[in-house]
Amino acid sequence: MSEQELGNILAGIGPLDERAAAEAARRLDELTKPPGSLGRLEAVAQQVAGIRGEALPELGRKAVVVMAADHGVCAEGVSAFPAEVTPQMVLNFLGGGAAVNVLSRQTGAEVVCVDIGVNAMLSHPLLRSHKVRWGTANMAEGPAMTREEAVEAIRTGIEIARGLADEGFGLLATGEMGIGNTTASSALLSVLTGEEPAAVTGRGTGIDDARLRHKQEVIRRAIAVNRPDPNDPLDVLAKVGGLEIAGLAGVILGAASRRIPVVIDGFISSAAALIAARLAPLSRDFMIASHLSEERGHARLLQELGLAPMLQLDMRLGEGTGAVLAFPLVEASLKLMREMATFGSAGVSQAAGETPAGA
Ligand SMILES: Cc1cc2ncn([C@H]3O[C@H](COP(=O)(O)O)[C@@H](O)[C@H]3O)c2cc1C
Ligand SMILES: O=C(O)c1cccnc1
Repeated sequence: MSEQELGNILAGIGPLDERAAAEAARRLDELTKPPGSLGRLEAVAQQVAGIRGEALPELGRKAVVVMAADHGVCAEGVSAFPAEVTPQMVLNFLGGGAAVNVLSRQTGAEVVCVDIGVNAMLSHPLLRSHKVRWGTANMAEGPAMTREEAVEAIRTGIEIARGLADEGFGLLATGEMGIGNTTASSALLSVLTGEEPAAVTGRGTGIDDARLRHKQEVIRRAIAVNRPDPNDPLDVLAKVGGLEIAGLAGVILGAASRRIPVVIDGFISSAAALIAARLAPLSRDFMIASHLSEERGHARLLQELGLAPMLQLDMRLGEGTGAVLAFPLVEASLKLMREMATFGSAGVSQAAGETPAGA
Protein backbone atom coordinates (compact mmCIF):
# COMPACT_ATOMS: atom_id res chain seq x y z
CA MET A 1 0.00 0.00 0.00
CA SER A 2 1.28 3.44 -0.89
CA GLU A 3 1.04 6.37 1.50
CA GLN A 4 -1.48 7.82 -0.95
CA GLU A 5 -3.73 4.76 -0.58
CA LEU A 6 -3.37 4.90 3.20
CA GLY A 7 -4.30 8.59 3.02
CA ASN A 8 -7.49 7.69 1.15
CA ILE A 9 -8.51 5.24 3.88
CA LEU A 10 -7.75 7.82 6.59
CA ALA A 11 -9.80 10.44 4.74
CA GLY A 12 -12.75 8.00 4.70
CA ILE A 13 -13.01 7.97 8.50
CA GLY A 14 -16.01 10.14 9.30
CA PRO A 15 -17.31 11.82 12.47
CA LEU A 16 -19.84 10.32 14.88
CA ASP A 17 -23.50 10.43 13.83
CA GLU A 18 -24.66 13.23 16.14
CA ARG A 19 -28.33 12.55 15.44
CA ALA A 20 -28.09 8.91 16.58
CA ALA A 21 -26.05 9.91 19.64
CA ALA A 22 -28.62 12.57 20.58
CA GLU A 23 -31.46 10.07 20.11
CA ALA A 24 -29.66 7.65 22.44
CA ALA A 25 -29.24 10.47 24.98
CA ARG A 26 -32.97 11.23 24.82
CA ARG A 27 -33.78 7.54 25.21
CA LEU A 28 -31.46 7.27 28.24
CA ASP A 29 -33.29 10.19 29.89
CA GLU A 30 -36.65 8.42 29.45
CA LEU A 31 -35.50 5.30 31.32
CA THR A 32 -36.55 4.66 34.92
CA LYS A 33 -33.58 6.26 36.69
CA PRO A 34 -32.52 9.78 37.60
CA PRO A 35 -31.02 11.40 34.48
CA GLY A 36 -27.31 10.62 34.11
CA SER A 37 -27.27 8.19 37.04
CA LEU A 38 -25.66 5.38 35.03
CA GLY A 39 -22.66 7.64 34.60
CA ARG A 40 -20.01 6.52 32.15
CA LEU A 41 -22.22 3.67 30.92
CA GLU A 42 -24.49 6.35 29.48
CA ALA A 43 -21.57 8.06 27.77
CA VAL A 44 -20.44 4.77 26.22
CA ALA A 45 -23.97 3.95 25.02
CA GLN A 46 -24.20 7.36 23.34
CA GLN A 47 -20.75 6.97 21.80
CA VAL A 48 -21.57 3.54 20.37
CA ALA A 49 -24.89 4.87 19.02
CA GLY A 50 -22.95 7.67 17.31
CA ILE A 51 -20.43 5.16 15.91
CA ARG A 52 -23.08 2.82 14.54
CA GLY A 53 -25.45 5.55 13.40
CA GLU A 54 -28.46 4.09 15.25
CA ALA A 55 -29.86 4.74 18.72
CA LEU A 56 -30.19 1.07 19.73
CA PRO A 57 -27.21 -0.68 18.13
CA GLU A 58 -26.44 -4.40 18.34
CA LEU A 59 -22.77 -5.27 18.09
CA GLY A 60 -22.77 -9.04 17.61
CA ARG A 61 -19.52 -11.01 17.89
CA LYS A 62 -16.44 -9.58 19.54
CA ALA A 63 -12.72 -10.27 19.15
CA VAL A 64 -9.39 -9.15 20.55
CA VAL A 65 -6.66 -8.83 17.93
CA VAL A 66 -3.32 -9.77 19.51
CA MET A 67 -0.44 -8.53 17.37
CA ALA A 68 2.97 -10.07 18.10
CA ALA A 69 6.41 -8.80 17.08
CA ASP A 70 9.99 -8.57 18.28
CA HIS A 71 12.19 -5.59 19.07
CA GLY A 72 15.85 -5.16 18.15
CA VAL A 73 16.25 -2.82 21.11
CA CYS A 74 16.13 -5.88 23.38
CA ALA A 75 19.87 -6.18 22.62
CA GLU A 76 20.31 -3.20 24.97
CA GLY A 77 18.90 -5.10 27.96
CA VAL A 78 15.68 -3.08 28.41
CA SER A 79 13.33 -5.88 29.54
CA ALA A 80 13.28 -8.22 32.53
CA PHE A 81 12.59 -11.12 30.13
CA PRO A 82 14.47 -12.51 27.11
CA ALA A 83 13.17 -11.96 23.56
CA GLU A 84 12.46 -15.72 23.14
CA VAL A 85 9.39 -15.15 25.30
CA THR A 86 7.62 -13.44 22.36
CA PRO A 87 7.30 -16.59 20.16
CA GLN A 88 6.81 -18.76 23.26
CA MET A 89 3.86 -16.64 24.34
CA VAL A 90 2.41 -16.69 20.80
CA LEU A 91 2.28 -20.50 21.08
CA ASN A 92 0.67 -20.07 24.50
CA PHE A 93 -2.03 -17.81 22.98
CA LEU A 94 -2.65 -20.42 20.28
CA GLY A 95 -2.92 -23.14 22.93
CA GLY A 96 -5.42 -21.09 24.91
CA GLY A 97 -3.29 -20.82 28.06
CA ALA A 98 -2.48 -17.11 28.36
CA ALA A 99 -4.33 -14.61 30.56
CA VAL A 100 -6.01 -13.08 27.52
CA ASN A 101 -7.37 -16.50 26.50
CA VAL A 102 -8.90 -17.08 29.93
CA LEU A 103 -10.47 -13.62 30.08
CA SER A 104 -11.75 -13.95 26.52
CA ARG A 105 -13.44 -17.23 27.38
CA GLN A 106 -14.91 -15.49 30.43
CA THR A 107 -16.31 -12.62 28.36
CA GLY A 108 -17.24 -14.51 25.19
CA ALA A 109 -14.60 -12.98 22.90
CA GLU A 110 -12.44 -14.59 20.24
CA VAL A 111 -8.66 -14.23 20.27
CA VAL A 112 -7.20 -13.45 16.85
CA CYS A 113 -3.44 -13.94 17.02
CA VAL A 114 -1.28 -12.28 14.36
CA ASP A 115 2.45 -12.72 13.68
CA ILE A 116 3.29 -9.31 12.24
CA GLY A 117 7.00 -9.43 12.99
CA VAL A 118 8.12 -12.17 15.36
CA ASN A 119 11.81 -13.03 15.02
CA ALA A 120 11.16 -16.79 14.79
CA MET A 121 9.56 -19.22 12.38
CA LEU A 122 6.01 -19.81 13.60
CA SER A 123 3.35 -21.95 12.04
CA HIS A 124 -0.01 -22.98 13.49
CA PRO A 125 -3.46 -23.41 11.95
CA LEU A 126 -4.90 -20.68 14.19
CA LEU A 127 -2.06 -18.20 13.61
CA ARG A 128 -2.52 -15.42 11.09
CA SER A 129 0.93 -15.08 9.51
CA HIS A 130 1.61 -11.59 8.18
CA LYS A 131 5.28 -11.17 9.04
CA VAL A 132 6.41 -7.78 7.71
CA ARG A 133 9.98 -8.46 8.87
CA TRP A 134 11.77 -10.65 11.45
CA GLY A 135 11.63 -8.17 14.31
CA THR A 136 12.70 -4.53 14.22
CA ALA A 137 16.30 -3.29 14.15
CA ASN A 138 17.82 -1.80 17.30
CA MET A 139 16.45 1.75 17.50
CA ALA A 140 19.36 2.80 19.71
CA GLU A 141 21.59 2.43 16.62
CA GLY A 142 19.27 3.48 13.78
CA PRO A 143 15.67 3.31 12.56
CA ALA A 144 13.63 0.39 13.92
CA MET A 145 12.15 -0.16 10.43
CA THR A 146 11.64 1.61 7.14
CA ARG A 147 8.71 3.91 6.50
CA GLU A 148 7.44 1.41 3.91
CA GLU A 149 7.48 -1.38 6.50
CA ALA A 150 5.56 0.81 8.95
CA VAL A 151 2.92 1.47 6.28
CA GLU A 152 2.79 -2.24 5.41
CA ALA A 153 2.19 -3.15 9.07
CA ILE A 154 -0.59 -0.53 9.32
CA ARG A 155 -2.16 -1.88 6.11
CA THR A 156 -2.10 -5.39 7.60
CA GLY A 157 -3.96 -4.19 10.69
CA ILE A 158 -6.53 -2.31 8.61
CA GLU A 159 -7.22 -5.41 6.51
CA ILE A 160 -7.54 -7.67 9.54
CA ALA A 161 -10.06 -5.30 11.17
CA ARG A 162 -12.03 -4.97 7.94
CA GLY A 163 -11.99 -8.75 7.43
CA LEU A 164 -13.37 -9.24 10.95
CA ALA A 165 -16.07 -6.65 10.24
CA ASP A 166 -17.03 -8.63 7.12
CA GLU A 167 -17.18 -11.81 9.24
CA GLY A 168 -19.75 -10.17 11.52
CA PHE A 169 -17.58 -8.90 14.37
CA GLY A 170 -19.04 -5.65 15.69
CA LEU A 171 -16.77 -4.97 18.67
CA LEU A 172 -12.97 -5.21 18.57
CA ALA A 173 -10.17 -4.83 21.09
CA THR A 174 -6.42 -4.36 20.76
CA GLY A 175 -3.84 -6.65 22.34
CA GLU A 176 -0.13 -7.26 21.84
CA MET A 177 2.87 -9.37 22.68
CA GLY A 178 6.44 -8.25 22.10
CA ILE A 179 9.25 -8.31 24.60
CA GLY A 180 10.77 -4.81 24.60
CA ASN A 181 7.59 -3.08 23.43
CA THR A 182 7.21 -0.80 26.45
CA THR A 183 10.55 0.75 25.38
CA ALA A 184 9.16 1.49 21.91
CA SER A 185 5.89 2.78 23.37
CA SER A 186 7.64 5.14 25.78
CA ALA A 187 9.88 6.41 22.97
CA LEU A 188 6.82 7.12 20.80
CA LEU A 189 5.06 8.88 23.67
CA SER A 190 8.11 10.97 24.49
CA VAL A 191 8.54 12.13 20.89
CA LEU A 192 4.84 12.77 20.24
CA THR A 193 4.26 14.75 23.46
CA GLY A 194 7.67 16.30 24.08
CA GLU A 195 7.78 14.73 27.56
CA GLU A 196 11.18 13.76 28.95
CA PRO A 197 11.78 10.02 28.43
CA ALA A 198 12.18 9.50 32.19
CA ALA A 199 8.69 10.96 32.82
CA VAL A 200 6.98 8.42 30.56
CA THR A 201 9.17 5.32 30.89
CA GLY A 202 8.34 2.62 33.42
CA ARG A 203 9.31 -0.86 34.49
CA GLY A 204 7.48 -2.91 31.83
CA THR A 205 7.80 -6.57 32.82
CA GLY A 206 9.38 -5.49 36.13
CA ILE A 207 12.94 -4.17 35.81
CA ASP A 208 14.85 -2.83 38.82
CA ASP A 209 15.93 0.79 39.40
CA ALA A 210 19.32 0.47 37.68
CA ARG A 211 17.83 -1.13 34.58
CA LEU A 212 15.05 1.47 34.51
CA ARG A 213 17.64 4.26 34.39
CA HIS A 214 19.44 2.37 31.62
CA LYS A 215 16.16 1.93 29.68
CA GLN A 216 15.49 5.66 29.90
CA GLU A 217 19.03 6.36 28.64
CA VAL A 218 18.53 3.94 25.72
CA ILE A 219 15.35 5.83 24.75
CA ARG A 220 17.20 9.16 24.93
CA ARG A 221 19.88 7.70 22.67
CA ALA A 222 17.34 6.28 20.20
CA ILE A 223 15.70 9.69 19.88
CA ALA A 224 19.05 11.46 19.50
CA VAL A 225 20.29 8.98 16.86
CA ASN A 226 17.08 8.94 14.78
CA ARG A 227 15.78 12.50 15.20
CA PRO A 228 12.16 11.56 14.47
CA ASP A 229 9.91 14.40 13.28
CA PRO A 230 7.14 14.79 15.91
CA ASN A 231 4.83 16.21 13.24
CA ASP A 232 5.17 13.13 11.05
CA PRO A 233 3.59 10.13 12.85
CA LEU A 234 4.84 7.64 10.24
CA ASP A 235 8.40 8.89 10.70
CA VAL A 236 8.15 8.51 14.49
CA LEU A 237 6.55 5.05 14.18
CA ALA A 238 9.21 3.79 11.74
CA LYS A 239 12.17 5.14 13.69
CA VAL A 240 11.28 4.34 17.31
CA GLY A 241 8.10 2.25 17.11
CA GLY A 242 7.34 -1.41 16.61
CA LEU A 243 5.63 -3.68 14.10
CA GLU A 244 2.83 -4.75 16.49
CA ILE A 245 2.26 -1.11 17.45
CA ALA A 246 1.94 -0.19 13.76
CA GLY A 247 -0.34 -3.19 13.21
CA LEU A 248 -2.60 -2.15 16.09
CA ALA A 249 -2.75 1.43 14.81
CA GLY A 250 -4.03 -0.22 11.62
CA VAL A 251 -6.62 -2.29 13.50
CA ILE A 252 -7.96 0.88 15.12
CA LEU A 253 -8.05 2.77 11.81
CA GLY A 254 -9.65 -0.22 10.06
CA ALA A 255 -12.31 -0.48 12.78
CA ALA A 256 -13.01 3.27 12.54
CA SER A 257 -13.27 3.04 8.75
CA ARG A 258 -15.96 0.35 9.18
CA ARG A 259 -17.62 2.26 12.04
CA ILE A 260 -16.90 -0.38 14.68
CA PRO A 261 -16.03 0.56 18.29
CA VAL A 262 -12.55 -0.52 19.33
CA VAL A 263 -11.60 -1.07 22.96
CA ILE A 264 -8.04 0.00 23.75
CA ASP A 265 -5.98 -2.08 26.20
CA GLY A 266 -3.04 -0.74 28.24
CA PHE A 267 0.15 1.21 27.63
CA ILE A 268 1.33 -0.33 24.35
CA SER A 269 -2.14 -0.40 22.79
CA SER A 270 -2.60 3.23 23.79
CA ALA A 271 0.67 4.15 22.06
CA ALA A 272 -0.78 2.54 18.93
CA ALA A 273 -3.98 4.53 19.52
CA LEU A 274 -1.98 7.77 19.68
CA ILE A 275 -0.37 6.97 16.32
CA ALA A 276 -3.86 6.28 14.88
CA ALA A 277 -5.18 9.54 16.34
CA ARG A 278 -2.30 11.54 14.90
CA LEU A 279 -2.83 9.96 11.47
CA ALA A 280 -6.62 10.40 11.55
CA PRO A 281 -7.88 12.62 14.42
CA LEU A 282 -11.50 11.47 13.97
CA SER A 283 -10.48 7.86 14.72
CA ARG A 284 -10.34 8.89 18.40
CA ASP A 285 -14.14 8.95 18.54
CA PHE A 286 -14.21 5.21 17.80
CA MET A 287 -11.92 4.34 20.74
CA ILE A 288 -13.02 3.22 24.21
CA ALA A 289 -10.24 3.20 26.83
CA SER A 290 -10.60 0.03 28.90
CA HIS A 291 -8.32 0.50 31.89
CA LEU A 292 -5.55 2.53 33.47
CA SER A 293 -2.37 0.47 33.43
CA GLU A 294 0.19 0.64 36.22
CA GLU A 295 2.86 1.44 33.63
CA ARG A 296 4.37 4.91 34.12
CA GLY A 297 3.23 7.18 31.32
CA HIS A 298 -0.13 5.54 30.71
CA ALA A 299 -2.12 8.30 32.44
CA ARG A 300 -0.23 10.89 30.36
CA LEU A 301 -0.91 8.88 27.21
CA LEU A 302 -4.66 8.67 27.89
CA GLN A 303 -4.69 12.37 28.69
CA GLU A 304 -3.06 13.08 25.32
CA LEU A 305 -5.74 10.96 23.66
CA GLY A 306 -8.50 12.66 25.66
CA LEU A 307 -9.81 9.27 26.80
CA ALA A 308 -10.93 8.24 30.29
CA PRO A 309 -10.33 4.61 31.29
CA MET A 310 -13.32 2.55 32.48
CA LEU A 311 -11.40 0.35 34.93
CA GLN A 312 -8.46 0.69 37.28
CA LEU A 313 -7.30 -2.73 38.43
CA ASP A 314 -3.55 -2.07 38.86
CA MET A 315 -2.91 -4.35 35.89
CA ARG A 316 0.27 -4.10 33.78
CA LEU A 317 0.16 -7.11 31.52
CA GLY A 318 -0.96 -6.13 28.04
CA GLU A 319 -2.08 -8.91 25.62
CA GLY A 320 -5.50 -7.22 25.51
CA THR A 321 -6.40 -8.42 29.03
CA GLY A 322 -7.83 -5.10 30.25
CA ALA A 323 -9.69 -4.55 26.99
CA VAL A 324 -11.57 -7.87 27.02
CA LEU A 325 -12.53 -7.20 30.65
CA ALA A 326 -14.22 -3.99 29.49
CA PHE A 327 -16.26 -5.78 26.78
CA PRO A 328 -19.11 -6.70 29.21
CA LEU A 329 -19.35 -3.04 30.30
CA VAL A 330 -19.81 -1.88 26.71
CA GLU A 331 -22.42 -4.59 26.18
CA ALA A 332 -24.11 -3.71 29.48
CA SER A 333 -24.48 -0.08 28.43
CA LEU A 334 -26.38 -1.11 25.30
CA LYS A 335 -28.47 -3.74 27.09
CA LEU A 336 -29.63 -1.12 29.61
CA MET A 337 -30.72 1.16 26.80
CA ARG A 338 -32.54 -1.66 25.05
CA GLU A 339 -34.23 -3.38 28.00
CA MET A 340 -34.95 -0.82 30.72
CA ALA A 341 -38.51 0.38 31.07
CA THR A 342 -39.29 4.02 30.42
CA PHE A 343 -41.06 6.25 32.95
CA GLY A 344 -44.09 6.11 30.66
CA SER A 345 -44.18 2.34 30.14
CA ALA A 346 -43.61 1.52 33.81
CA GLY A 347 -45.88 4.22 35.24
CA VAL A 348 -43.08 5.74 37.32
CA SER A 349 -43.34 9.44 38.18
CA GLN A 350 -40.70 11.76 36.73
CA ALA A 351 -38.73 14.32 38.74
CA ALA A 352 -40.80 17.21 40.10
CA GLY A 353 -40.10 19.90 37.50
CA GLU A 354 -39.68 23.07 39.55
CA THR A 355 -38.14 23.88 42.88
CA PRO A 356 -41.03 24.42 45.33
CA ALA A 357 -41.56 27.96 46.59
CA GLY A 358 -39.67 28.66 49.78
CA ALA A 359 -37.16 25.81 49.23
C1 LIG B 1 5.44 -14.21 30.29
C2 LIG B 1 5.01 -12.85 29.77
C3 LIG B 1 3.72 -12.69 29.25
C4 LIG B 1 3.34 -11.43 28.79
N1 LIG B 1 2.18 -10.99 28.25
C5 LIG B 1 2.28 -9.72 27.98
N2 LIG B 1 3.50 -9.26 28.32
C6 LIG B 1 3.88 -7.86 28.21
O1 LIG B 1 5.26 -7.64 28.46
C7 LIG B 1 5.97 -7.12 27.36
C8 LIG B 1 6.40 -5.71 27.55
O2 LIG B 1 7.29 -5.53 28.61
P1 LIG B 1 8.84 -5.21 28.36
O3 LIG B 1 8.89 -3.97 27.52
O4 LIG B 1 9.39 -5.01 29.74
O5 LIG B 1 9.44 -6.40 27.66
C9 LIG B 1 5.02 -7.24 26.19
O6 LIG B 1 5.22 -8.40 25.50
C10 LIG B 1 3.68 -7.14 26.88
O7 LIG B 1 2.59 -7.50 26.14
C11 LIG B 1 4.19 -10.32 28.83
C12 LIG B 1 5.48 -10.48 29.33
C13 LIG B 1 5.90 -11.75 29.80
C14 LIG B 1 7.28 -11.92 30.34
O1 LIG C 1 -0.09 -1.66 30.10
C1 LIG C 1 0.41 -2.51 29.37
O2 LIG C 1 -0.09 -2.80 28.27
C2 LIG C 1 1.69 -3.19 29.80
C3 LIG C 1 2.44 -2.74 30.85
C4 LIG C 1 3.59 -3.39 31.19
C5 LIG C 1 4.01 -4.49 30.49
N1 LIG C 1 3.29 -4.92 29.47
C6 LIG C 1 2.14 -4.29 29.12
